[in-house]
Amino acid sequence: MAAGNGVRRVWVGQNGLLSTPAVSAVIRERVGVDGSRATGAFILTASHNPGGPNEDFGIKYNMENGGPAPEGITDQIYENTKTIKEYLTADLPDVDITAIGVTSFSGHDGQFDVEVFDSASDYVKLMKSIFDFESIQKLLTSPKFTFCYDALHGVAGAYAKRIFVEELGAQESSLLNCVPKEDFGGGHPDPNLTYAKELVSRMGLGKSNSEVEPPEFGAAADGDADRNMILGKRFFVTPSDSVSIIAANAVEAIPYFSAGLKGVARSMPTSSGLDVVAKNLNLKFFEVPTGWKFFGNLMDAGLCSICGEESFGTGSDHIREKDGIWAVLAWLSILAYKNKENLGGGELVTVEDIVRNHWATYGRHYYTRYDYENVDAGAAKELMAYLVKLQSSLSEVNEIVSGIRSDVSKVVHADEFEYKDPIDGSISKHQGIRYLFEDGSRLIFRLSGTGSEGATIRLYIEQYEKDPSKTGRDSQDALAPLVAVALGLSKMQQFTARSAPTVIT
Ligand SMILES: O=P(O)(O)OC[C@H]1O[C@H](O)[C@H](O)[C@@H](O)[C@@H]1O
Repeated sequence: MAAGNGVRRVWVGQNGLLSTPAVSAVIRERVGVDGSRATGAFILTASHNPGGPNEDFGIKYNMENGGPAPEGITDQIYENTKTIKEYLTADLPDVDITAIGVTSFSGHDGQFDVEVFDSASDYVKLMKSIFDFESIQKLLTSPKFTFCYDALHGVAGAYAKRIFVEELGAQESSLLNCVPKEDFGGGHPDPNLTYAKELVSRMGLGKSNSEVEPPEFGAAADGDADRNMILGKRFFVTPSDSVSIIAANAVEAIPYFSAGLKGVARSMPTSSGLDVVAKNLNLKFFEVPTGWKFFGNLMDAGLCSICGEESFGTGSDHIREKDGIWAVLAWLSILAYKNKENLGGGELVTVEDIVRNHWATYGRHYYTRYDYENVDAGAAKELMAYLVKLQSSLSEVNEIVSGIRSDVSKVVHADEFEYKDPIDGSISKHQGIRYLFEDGSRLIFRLSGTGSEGATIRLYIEQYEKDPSKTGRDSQDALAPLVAVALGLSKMQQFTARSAPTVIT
């Protein structure tokens, strides 16, 4: 970390346990408070998992609103890096990060402070201002309700213990892998069905299910606690459904939203489930490119209260980052609200009930994502170029589609997603290739911006089913025809030499 250049204070989470949502909250609260906006710097814990170009330390968080830096800033920083001739480093004595307090140093630029603070306290305070902790506590301490939280040895563990156990009365045994470890205990801290194996099996979704009755509710976090996965007993909630369900229930179940939602937003590849909720509830709706930074402007302008991404990110305008623990508290609030009469007697309304009722009301968006990781970068580019070229003739596209599956509807529109930010007017091009079908189905192809080796192709497949009698199918079965079309249309195997994706979500 570099000192100098106007940096006067560095905040350090005690023991290095600073989660990404806590960083975002602290920037909004503290950096502004002492008048030194945008001059603060943060030391992050080893639990932060650097993703790729948009997740660089320092760059990501050095924004006044506490959110990820917009493209204009990161482009400018990149340009500046090309002309850097020297940089200064601070040769400071070690600071004890286990003890709360401020240590001051004098450098050649003047005084420089390092403040070690308890970031969990700040964060708990924020969560208490959003949720009704009393009603969540009633749920979590009810003998009818069982709960399990897996931090995958990331930094969320420290926050989970404080919030779920100490504040809300959950049993300590409901915490899984909640001791933060620099190497994540050898695992991969990605909250999905592939990597959160222990939780998945405890929730009765694994291959080797034990005889023990799974908990009613389960959730997992990623390494820096900004993403989440929500599970019910033997039931997976897709991130796209999760944000739709939170948005549909927020006003009733979460005090922070009781005056109504300003609007909702999703990233382009996230399912259109949220669109249907927005339309039904008459809410402003925005579709932005992949990347949380695009939500920030909407929130700063008072246009968006709740947003989410298919990549397991869910959040609100309480901060400018996705927030894994917030999402769990949002779900617990909904469960507490739906069960407020049932905790004494009566049948518990489960996670699965909530999701199925949501589908019955709004229809279901069957959804799956295929990831092809570490594909030859040249081949991936060629596949994308081929798909763009193909878009110029919809009749050719439809000929190919009906040749693969005659039971799939017609492509009515195809394009490369482009976004004009309604606030600052900036334009983001080449944000993914879309094929939109007459019945509302979508096929989307994107190159990942965070993959570390070669290229990662992401294929998102979605189909809308309005008929309540048909919303209960297995999602891979329901999507099989569209999957066949996607693979055939893109010549996936020909371009990538892969007969199967690396990960299916
Ligand atoms: O580009 P991808 O690999 O699909 O990753 C997309 C994700 O990248 C980062 O993690 C951003 O913080 C997320 O907001 C975004 O959804």
